[in-house]
Amino acid sequence: MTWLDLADDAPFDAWTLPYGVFSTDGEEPRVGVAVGSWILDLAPLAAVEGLDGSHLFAQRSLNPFLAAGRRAWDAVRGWLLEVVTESPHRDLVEPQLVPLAEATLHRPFTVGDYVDFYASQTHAENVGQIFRPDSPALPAAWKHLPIGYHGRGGTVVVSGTPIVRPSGLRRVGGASGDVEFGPSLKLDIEVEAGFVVGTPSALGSRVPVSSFEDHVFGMVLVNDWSARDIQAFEYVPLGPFLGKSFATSMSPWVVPLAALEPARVSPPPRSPALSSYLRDEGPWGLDLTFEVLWNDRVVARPPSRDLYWTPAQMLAHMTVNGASVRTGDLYASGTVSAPRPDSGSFLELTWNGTEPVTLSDGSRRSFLEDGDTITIRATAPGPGQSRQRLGEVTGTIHPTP
Ligand SMILES: O=C(O)/C=C/C(=O)CC(=O)CC(=O)O
Ligand SMILES: [Ca+2]
Ligand SMILES: [Mg+2]
Repeated sequence: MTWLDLADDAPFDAWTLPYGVFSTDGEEPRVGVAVGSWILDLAPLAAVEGLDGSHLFAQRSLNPFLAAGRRAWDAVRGWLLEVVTESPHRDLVEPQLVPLAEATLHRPFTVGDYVDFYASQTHAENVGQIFRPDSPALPAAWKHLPIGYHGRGGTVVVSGTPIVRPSGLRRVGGASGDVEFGPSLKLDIEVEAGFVVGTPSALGSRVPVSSFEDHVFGMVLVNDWSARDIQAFEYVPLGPFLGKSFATSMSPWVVPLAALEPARVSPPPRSPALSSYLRDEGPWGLDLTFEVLWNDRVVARPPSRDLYWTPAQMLAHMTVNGASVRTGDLYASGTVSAPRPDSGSFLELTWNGTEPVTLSDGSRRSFLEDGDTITIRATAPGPGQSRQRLGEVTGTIHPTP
């Protein structure tokens, strides 16, 4: 129980306590923690409370705090839970509460490398059927390892950043049609969970599944915008390139892994048996439910609990060859999808545009039009019987210049 007066419809409760970077009029961006409809201004609060390390919060990015490691993350979260639940802290805390509505939210950390996985079997099979109708729905390696590719860290943007429709080469009018250059005609979304690396690893070493919590700080919601026409033409045989690299949006609030403890579930049974470096050590499936709003209509509610691969396996796989990870690296689950209508992409929801959806104004859509706004939200089990909100990531499509 918290002494804060939290509205039922407040963006966050007093458990999730996600970290972000915010500013208010005329002041420098700095680290805050969201609680209810407020932001705790962490540097001054830590200073008046006598907590070590308040300098980690007087920063324009979370990176120094991310680099501080698991013991620091746990100590700060333990203190924050105490601060918001024990009323003697109230007099020190109240002056450091900034209304969320008065703050500008910034990109919470400097993104290093960005890797995108492909962990949903439903998604992989759907895209396989649509893009490769003459081949098996699942690629041969799919159940042996978490398939992924290296994306573009420099174009990961914070929620609210305008998304400019990309241009590129695409084939129009079917398999024998012409190749033309122009604005994408099949601009799409991908609903994903993103994982943020705090503690780096050394080049030449591996991060085993069992060390996931020592390296990963937390989770953001990701929309991996995808231009399906550009992608479908360019991707053979090296994989996604310009069809994906123009922008990836992430939520401004980073949910610490510790807040997701009540959402942990066993992943589905795997067959064939996994190589030893991929075997689970403790359940790291996550029971998240996403919600996709296309303008103001909810069009899908993709659940993540059945993802075949866990974020712990993704990290183990990404480093099994000795590749290192750095503070601020981001890797995403891949599109979280379930059978229609709970698809995590419009490629699947509208079956490559053959079955459009109707929006609340009566208009029909196959892919995104200029001016459309997509908001992805998520919730998960919280402590006790509660359900916690995990924030949102939003973006509006702007026309090609
Ligand atoms: O199967 C393909 O050719 C393409 C798949 C994707 O576009 C999905 C991707 O980026 C990975 C994912 O989000 O699951
Ligand atoms: Ca993706
Ligand atoms: Mg992308």
